[in-house]
Amino acid sequence: MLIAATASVSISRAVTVARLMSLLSSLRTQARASGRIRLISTSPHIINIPTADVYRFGAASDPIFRHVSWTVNEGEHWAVLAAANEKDDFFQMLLGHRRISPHPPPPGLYPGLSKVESEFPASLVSFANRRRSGGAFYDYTARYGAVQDQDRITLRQHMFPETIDPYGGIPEILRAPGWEKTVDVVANLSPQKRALFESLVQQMGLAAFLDIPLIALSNGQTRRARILKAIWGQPQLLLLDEPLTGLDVDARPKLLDTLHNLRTPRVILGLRKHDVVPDWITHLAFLRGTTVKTGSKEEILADGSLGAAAQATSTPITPPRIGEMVADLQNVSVKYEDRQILKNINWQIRQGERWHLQGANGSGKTTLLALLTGDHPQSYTQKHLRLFGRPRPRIATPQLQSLIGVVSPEMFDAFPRRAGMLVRDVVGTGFDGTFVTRGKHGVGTGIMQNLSEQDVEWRVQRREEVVFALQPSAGFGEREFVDLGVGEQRIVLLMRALVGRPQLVLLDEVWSGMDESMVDNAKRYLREGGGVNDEQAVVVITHWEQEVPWSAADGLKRIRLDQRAPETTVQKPEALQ
Ligand SMILES: Nc1ncnc2c1ncn2[C@@H]1O[C@H](COP(=O)(O)OP(=O)(O)OP(=O)(O)O)[C@@H](O)[C@H]1O
Repeated sequence: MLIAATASVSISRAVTVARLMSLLSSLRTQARASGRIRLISTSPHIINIPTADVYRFGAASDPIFRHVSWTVNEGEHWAVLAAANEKDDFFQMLLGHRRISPHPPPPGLYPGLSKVESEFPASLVSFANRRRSGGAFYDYTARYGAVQDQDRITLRQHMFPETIDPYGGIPEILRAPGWEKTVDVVANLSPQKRALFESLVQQMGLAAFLDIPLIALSNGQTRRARILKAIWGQPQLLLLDEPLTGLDVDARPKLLDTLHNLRTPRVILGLRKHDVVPDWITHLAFLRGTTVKTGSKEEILADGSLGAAAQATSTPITPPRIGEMVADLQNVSVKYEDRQILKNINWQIRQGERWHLQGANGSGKTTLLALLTGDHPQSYTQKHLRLFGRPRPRIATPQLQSLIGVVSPEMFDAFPRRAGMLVRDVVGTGFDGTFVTRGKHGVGTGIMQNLSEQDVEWRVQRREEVVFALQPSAGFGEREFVDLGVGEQRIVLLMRALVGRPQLVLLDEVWSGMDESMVDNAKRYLREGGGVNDEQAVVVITHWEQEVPWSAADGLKRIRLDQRAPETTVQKPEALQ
């Protein structure tokens, strides 16, 4: 559904934003005066494509977009509404990675922008299409242990890489408490630059995290840090694809305010078709297949032919039967040196229960899940953490991996992308929770290597069933995992998490990058299509209520981690039902 939203802007925020605006514009004037920015044209167009088709480079192929006719003028605020792979192609076109034919006449695609470094002065930060390649699995659980020296790069150092010794990693001086030298870099900026830095950091809610190792930042904090770094780099055009993904409800309006008020970089947002369109967006590009429709927001939103998908209606279901306890946490706490992350968490999860785990960015949701999966070293030292009826230390990690199905951003990044590994191979690894294909039919060998013929047969059949139920297109099981779009890869990892009917299913930000039809289909499969049954418990983590497949009427329970103070992050769970 396409909805225009009204953002509420507090007076104090408006003042900060106004200050930010004036700082940015005076810095730009200075840069122009110093000759660093050279304007080559006085054209009002930022982007100009009179009429053209767009192709992938390489072998002759059909156009990916036909009859594109698009101009963007200074002062307009644009968003691109599209499925993840279409958005990716569109942004890649703007980065010069797709062929525009005929190429826009001189002075080219960006007539109103200066050419500072290259012909394409745009940069892209994408949260929808962040592909990792490479066949190796990397250990994402490293983050939960003591941070190693080589991982000690802090957010502040990341922002000012000149403080890192290129030959020896981080110089000794930077490891001293206080990180004096890095702090000096900020102190030595011009007053205007320093004020800009501080105001951006404040706006992005990152002030308390500047001197924390990057590896220790939560997902939402990391995403905000990537956007901060991109803005600080001052490209002339910043393409931000699904920037609200993974951000909590407080962070979203702050980020949108910041983006709205930037003069440089100019921002083009990428949104999913069912996302809320910020009220300050003035123009939309709507992509469907090879068609690109551009115009004012009102015009595009009013165009019925664009087929804004109807809201899926949900049929009533019988809430599942509640059974045995699968996880029992009593007074569970996690601390890193002097940082208390979780404190006295009490939570019991039973078969048949459906939970929504809520909490602001950095409140400890991923940390809590890492205790349940046994990935967190502090899972061994809790006084009372029982999983599947046994104390955590008395249950081997491989066994836990076969009893718990997980999809999470960390798992998504870490899963190996081996050439030749097919979708059904990836799904088959879910039975034993491994990352490599094993067993005669690629359905694993069982933890104790004792699968009977019947077990194997059940596994093969179950894999077919899950792939068939969730596949976005026919023949999906035979496609190579590495070649899939991000949303498609995520759906494969969801199939992997569900295939073995594990007693506990953990779904952490599972929908990002997926199309609306894939999300609706998967939600339906989970809620009413037999994707999970009464013997399984499910925990969903998302900042968007509408992304949870179940509602209170279906017996959904909620647990919220409350952040008392941003720097100390003390939480207390609150079972709402
Ligand atoms: N090794 C570490 N050392 C210090 N602090 C850490 C470490 N690992 C995580 N943290 C901190 O723990 C807090 C909780 O992180 P966690 O990833 O669990 O948050 P989250 O609730 O999942 O957030 P998000 O919604 O952004 O995903 C964060 O503030 C993070 O900076």
